[in-house]
Amino acid sequence: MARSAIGRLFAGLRCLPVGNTQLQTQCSRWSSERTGVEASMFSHKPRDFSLPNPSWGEEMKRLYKHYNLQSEEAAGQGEDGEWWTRLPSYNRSLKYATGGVYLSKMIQSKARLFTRNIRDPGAAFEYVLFFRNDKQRCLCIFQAGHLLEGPPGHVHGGAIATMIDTVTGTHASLLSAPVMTANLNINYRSPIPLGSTVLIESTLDKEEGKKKFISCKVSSTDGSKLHTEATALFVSISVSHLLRG
Ligand SMILES: CCCCCCCC/C=C\CCCCCCCC(=O)SCCNC(=O)CCNC(=O)[C@H](O)C(C)(C)COP(=O)(O)OP(=O)(O)OC[C@H]1O[C@@H](n2cnc3c(N)ncnc32)[C@H](O)[C@@H]1OP(=O)(O)O
Repeated sequence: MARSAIGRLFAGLRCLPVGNTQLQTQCSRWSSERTGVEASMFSHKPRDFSLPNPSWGEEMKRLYKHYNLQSEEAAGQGEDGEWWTRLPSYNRSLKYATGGVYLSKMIQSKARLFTRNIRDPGAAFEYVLFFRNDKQRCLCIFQAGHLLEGPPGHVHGGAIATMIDTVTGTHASLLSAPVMTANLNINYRSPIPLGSTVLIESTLDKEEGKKKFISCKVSSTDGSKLHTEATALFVSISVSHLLRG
C-alpha cells in the first residue's frame, strides 16, 4: 500500500536541517565538520548554500571566519562558555512535504525554499546562520544582492522582512519544530544599502506553551547603525496542520 501523506511528511522531517531533537545529534556532527555536509544523511549530496562562494564580499568572509572560529575554538572545550554552531542551508527542507492538498505532484518536485531559489551566487539572499549553544540567540550574516532592490540603491522592505522571518523562524524551529509565524511586527529605522553586509540577531524573549516570542535586530556589522527592529510570534503546529492545505 502507498505510504500515507503523513508518513511521507515524517520521512521528509527526518531530513530536516534544523529543529527537533535530531538537531543536537546532527549539529554535533556539523560542529566537527564545519566546512562540509554529512553526505550520508541524504541520498545525494545537496548543495549547502551557507558555505562561502566567490560572490561573498570581504565583510561577509571576515564575519563568517570570525563566528566559525568561535565554534572551532569551543570544540573540545566542553559545554561551558559561549560558542556558535553554523547551520547548513538547503533549498528544500521538507523533501516529501505535500504542501497541502492543492499542491500537485508536479509542483511538489519543483518547490524550493524562497530564500534559496536563485542559483546565481550573490544575486539575491546570501546568508549564513549560526546559533548559540544555549539556543537563546541566533545570528545571521546577510549580504543583500542586486535583485533585492526596493528604493533605488537600497534593499526592498519585503526582502528584509523575509530575512527576519527566516532568522526568527529558524530560531523558533530550533526550539521546537514545526512552527509557523503567527505575527511579525517590523520597524524600519534606516535603509540598508544594496550589496552591503549586515548582521541579523534574534533573541528568545519568552516561551508560553506552544508560543515562542522572539525579537530581532538588523544592524550594520560594526554595530553603529540600527537598520530594522522586529518582534515575532511563532506557534508550534501539528504535522496535520501542514497537510490541511
Ligand atoms: C512551516 C515551518 C516548518 C518548519 C521547518 C523548519 C525548517 C527550517 C528550514 C528553513 C528555515 C526557513 C524558516 C522560514 C520560516 C518561515 C515561517 C513562515 O513564514 S510560516 C508562513 C506564514 N504563517 C502562516 O501562514 C500561518 C497562518 N496561521 C496559522 O496557520 C494559524 O493561525 C497558527 C498556526 C499561527 C495558529 O493556529 P492554531 O490553531 O495552531 O493555534 P491558535 O489556537 O489559533 O493560537 C495558539 C495561540 O497563539 C495565539 N495567536 C495565534 N495567532 C496570533 C497572532 N496573530 N497574534 C497573537 N497571538 C496569536 C492564540 O491566541 C493562542 O494563544 P493562547 O494559547 O490562547 O494563549
